Amino acid sequence: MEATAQAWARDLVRTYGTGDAQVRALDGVSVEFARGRMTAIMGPSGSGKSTLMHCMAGLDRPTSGTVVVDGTEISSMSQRELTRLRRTRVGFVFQAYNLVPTLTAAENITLPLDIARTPVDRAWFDEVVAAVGLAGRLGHRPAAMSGGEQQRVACARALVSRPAVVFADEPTGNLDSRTSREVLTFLRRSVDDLGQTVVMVTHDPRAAAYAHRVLMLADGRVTADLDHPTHREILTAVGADDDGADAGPGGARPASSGRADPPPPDGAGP
Ligand SMILES: Nc1ncnc2c1ncn2[C@@H]1O[C@H](COP(=O)(O)OP(=O)(O)OP(=O)(O)O)[C@@H](O)[C@H]1O
Repeated sequence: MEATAQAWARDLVRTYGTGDAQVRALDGVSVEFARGRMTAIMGPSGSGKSTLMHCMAGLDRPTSGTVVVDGTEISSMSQRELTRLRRTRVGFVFQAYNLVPTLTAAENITLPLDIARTPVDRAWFDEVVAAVGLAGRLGHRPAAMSGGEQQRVACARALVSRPAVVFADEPTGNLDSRTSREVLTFLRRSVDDLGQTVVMVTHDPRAAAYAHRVLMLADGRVTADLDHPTHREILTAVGADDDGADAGPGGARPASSGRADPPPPDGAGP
């Protein structure tokens, strides 16, 4: 599998602190992310989700273990090489959008390429902008856009360099359920239509149900690996399927309840 994975890690350990205060944020994680798939990473607070994503994306260094992105081992890269990797081979979407307020949407989207002095592929830029539905908003600054629009700008920024992997950290954490669906639908379309590889950390089972696969972490270890899970199966895996508790925006709803709520793409949806 590793040979065909877009990114993979083996025996990943990340500790913080020393002695009695030491925390083992990752405790021997081996995982691979297949090309052209969307994977959600879930787990309780403190289970190591962000640490795993940061190690995979070159934002953090593992204490030991191997990380390979797009065929290149990044666990032994210098800071300079990691910076280059983050600018050119990896796309990021953060909960807080992280747009530059003084730049327009178009300028925000091309910023990573501009910093890396990489020419913008205009045809691809247009395709990405059309896919996120931002064609009419390119001259707007972040303050003049809704949260959902800002996050779509952030998605376009992540995709415009054709990265090997897009890492999204709670991308819908600040959004209401309608705009969450817009952003998740776009992230999933970037996989289905544009062939992107997406890894997303989320607490929301409804968001996770947009993924092809859901990894569960607990105490720095992978505890479950679900292939094409339904919303219901995800709820069961996170222990929230009894009465709708902890189901994120909209609450938990049994698949058979018949209540009107657009299902995620792996259900009957788009
Ligand atoms: N820079 C750090 N220094 C010390 N401990 C850290 C640091 N970053 C993370 N940790 C610890 O490592 C463990 C895993 O943290 P991590 O942020 O990866 O969890 P998470 O699953 O992403 O949590 P959350 O859902 O709350 O964001 C936690 O116990 C956390 O306190």
